[in-house]
Amino acid sequence: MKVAIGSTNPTKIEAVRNVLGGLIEIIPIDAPSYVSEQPFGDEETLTGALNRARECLKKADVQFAIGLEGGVTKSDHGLMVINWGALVDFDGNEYIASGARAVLPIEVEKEIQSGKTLGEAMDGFTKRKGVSKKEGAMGIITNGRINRDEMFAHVVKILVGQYEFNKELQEE
Ligand SMILES: O=P(O)(O)OP(=O)(O)OP(=O)(O)OC[C@H]1O[C@@H](n2cnc3c(O)ncnc32)[C@H](O)[C@@H]1O
Ligand SMILES: [Mg+2]
Repeated sequence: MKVAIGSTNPTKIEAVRNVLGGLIEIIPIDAPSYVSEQPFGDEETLTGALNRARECLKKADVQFAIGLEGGVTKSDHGLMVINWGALVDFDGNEYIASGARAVLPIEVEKEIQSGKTLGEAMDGFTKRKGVSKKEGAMGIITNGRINRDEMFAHVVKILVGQYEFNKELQEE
């Protein structure tokens, strides 16, 4: 069985690999999200995830494709990091799931308000490079208890679980 993941970000590939295991061929595709580089709000972030998954199915002969997208959203408690995922299968069924969310530090919020992406703001905040490809914002603000790949693995489990559940219903 072959599946595609619509990104080459190691945290997203790792999440799919961890959930699906070694027997399945996982094809990373640098799929466009057709949303802003920094998605704002649930709708735009979810749309990015869906677009990535749909694009993968056009490019690769796979059983299903997964799109994962990170974003930020306003809340009464401050700007939050949010995450969405989508799974689109060969038959055209689409499943969606959101991931964990948490309030970002005020310094990071200010940088994003001045036009930076969350990735850039996290690098500035930590004085490091490539946080978005490593533990991610979630890893930094949870003291490493939930890193970005683990957070995405949870989203992938919700997606693949729904796909399996629906397949079983159809086979009954
Ligand atoms: O190669 P892709 O798949 O695009 O990986 P990405 O890290 O850019 O991830 P997204 O496009 O899904 O995220 C949109 C923007 O938000 C940033 N971002 C999202 N979640 C993040 C996180 O947990 N830590 C750091 N940056 C994050 C990211 O760097 C982008 O600028
Ligand atoms: Mg990106």
